[in-house]
Amino acid sequence: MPRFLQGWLGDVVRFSQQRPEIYKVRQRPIYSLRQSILHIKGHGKNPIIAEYKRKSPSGFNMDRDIIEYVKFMESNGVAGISVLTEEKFFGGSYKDLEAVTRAVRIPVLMKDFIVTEKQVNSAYSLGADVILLIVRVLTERELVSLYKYAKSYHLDVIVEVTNEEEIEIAVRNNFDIIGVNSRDLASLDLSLEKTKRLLKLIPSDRLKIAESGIRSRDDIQQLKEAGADAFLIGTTLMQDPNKIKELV
Ligand SMILES: O=P(O)(O)OC[C@@H](O)[C@@H](O)c1c[nH]c2ccccc12
Repeated sequence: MPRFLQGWLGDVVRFSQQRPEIYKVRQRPIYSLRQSILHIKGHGKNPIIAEYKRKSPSGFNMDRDIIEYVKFMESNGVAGISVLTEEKFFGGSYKDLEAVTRAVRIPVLMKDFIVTEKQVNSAYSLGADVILLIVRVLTERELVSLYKYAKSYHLDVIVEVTNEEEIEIAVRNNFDIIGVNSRDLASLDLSLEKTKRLLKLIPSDRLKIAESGIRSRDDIQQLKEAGADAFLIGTTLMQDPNKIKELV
């Protein structure tokens, strides 16, 4: 049973537990997010994961052609695409994910509140290459179990943290890709300063992804200096996709 959660987080987890499973024979090879990030970094560019989302509990609301957006991002050399598939609070869908995995040949992250193996099965079936496991909503036992289950499909897993205690859990379980979310999912508070501090607590042998609130090249530069290897950006790029040209 996931952690006891109140408010919208509790709702989204209960909703996710009921999510119907998609079972299809996967048609798509698996693209490695780790390799994509290291390749782009090796060429002196910023590895950016461009996110497609229609809305969020923090008040974001926007619609734009999903395939046009992801193809534009792919053509501008992003390391990967993140697709919100959570329906209730983010306006996402599995249909969006499948359309994107059919359209691009770079790593695709299924961005959702994964709390069941059914959701991992759906991610794999729909062609996703990466899933997100959020420490804030899972017990440590569930986290380890779902991580191993996803790795059995050879998927990459981003384990998301927002404080020191959660970093401790991620580090001691040897999770290899750690995302630091500048937005606290419970309070919705946003702080890049907190993220810069947290990034320094993560060992350099882990791949580190800074998530949320990134608006400029300067934000990227400061997060990079704090140890981030890659940058997950949604709002800034959904509002103005051309910004990718100055950020990548
Ligand atoms: O729109 P922003 O501030 O660039 O944030 C993108 C992404 O980091 C954010 O949507 C996110 C990070 N972790 C999540 C977990 C669930 C849902 C959403 C998220």
